[in-house]
Amino acid sequence: MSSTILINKVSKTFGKKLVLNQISLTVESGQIYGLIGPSGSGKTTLVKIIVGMDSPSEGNVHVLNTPVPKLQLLQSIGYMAQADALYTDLTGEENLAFFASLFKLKKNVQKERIAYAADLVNLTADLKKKVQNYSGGMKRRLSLAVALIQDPEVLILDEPTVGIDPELRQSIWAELYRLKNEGKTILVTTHVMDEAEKCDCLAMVRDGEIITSGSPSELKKQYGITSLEEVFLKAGGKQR
Ligand SMILES: Nc1ncnc2c1ncn2[C@@H]1O[C@H](COP(=O)(O)OP(=O)(O)OP(=O)(O)O)[C@@H](O)[C@H]1O
Repeated sequence: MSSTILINKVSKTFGKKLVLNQISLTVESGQIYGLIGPSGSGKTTLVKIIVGMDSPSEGNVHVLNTPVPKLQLLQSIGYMAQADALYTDLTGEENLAFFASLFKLKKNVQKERIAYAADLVNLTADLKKKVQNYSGGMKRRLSLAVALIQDPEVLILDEPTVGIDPELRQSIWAELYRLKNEGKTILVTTHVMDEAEKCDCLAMVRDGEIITSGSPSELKKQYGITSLEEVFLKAGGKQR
């Protein structure tokens, strides 16, 4: 198996509700893979299963050839959840130091990583402030910095740029490309079509099913249209 993320016939039910229905997809090493779909389509549920925070009702997931969940994978996966998981009584720097301390990093490497991650999300000047005084966008940025802190091979980002202004959004995407070129694998969820355009490969999700997948240009070619939004509507059978 050479794929970084392998999802094999994953289904998930909550009570009687089928939230994911037989999802299979493969993310190759070095890809930026986008999961795009409307609110409630099941993206977050799938992401939580990939990182091992939730278990599938059926099917299985492998990350880096290792069946999920596995403790040793934590070092290799950087996860940015949709809800910020931060210590609001601590400063931004203390949060980063705390998460860095969970990983096997030497003290000097920890310091370098904290400086790098804070700079990437443009929070260097705010590191000494308590997180409770951060804006929503600043908390998102800090969450992204936390996901990057241990220099993971795989990044799983659940709507990473929500609430982030366009300029910083661009610089974050530039950094995602740089990380990809270093060989990292990135899975990102979004419901913003212009972000979907930036992915190497996309899976369009609706009602817990992948309605179509491929590169943005393949999808547009396949459906004979020029916008991904139209592809999504056409593939989902909801043309306007
Ligand atoms: N723990 C849970 N218990 C019951 N239902 C849940 C649970 N978690 C998610 N769901 C339901 O599963 C469905 C998919 O939710 P999910 O959060 O995966 O969607 P999403 O595509 O990530 O949406 P969004 O873009 O708004 O985050 C929704 O109908 C949601 O209400």
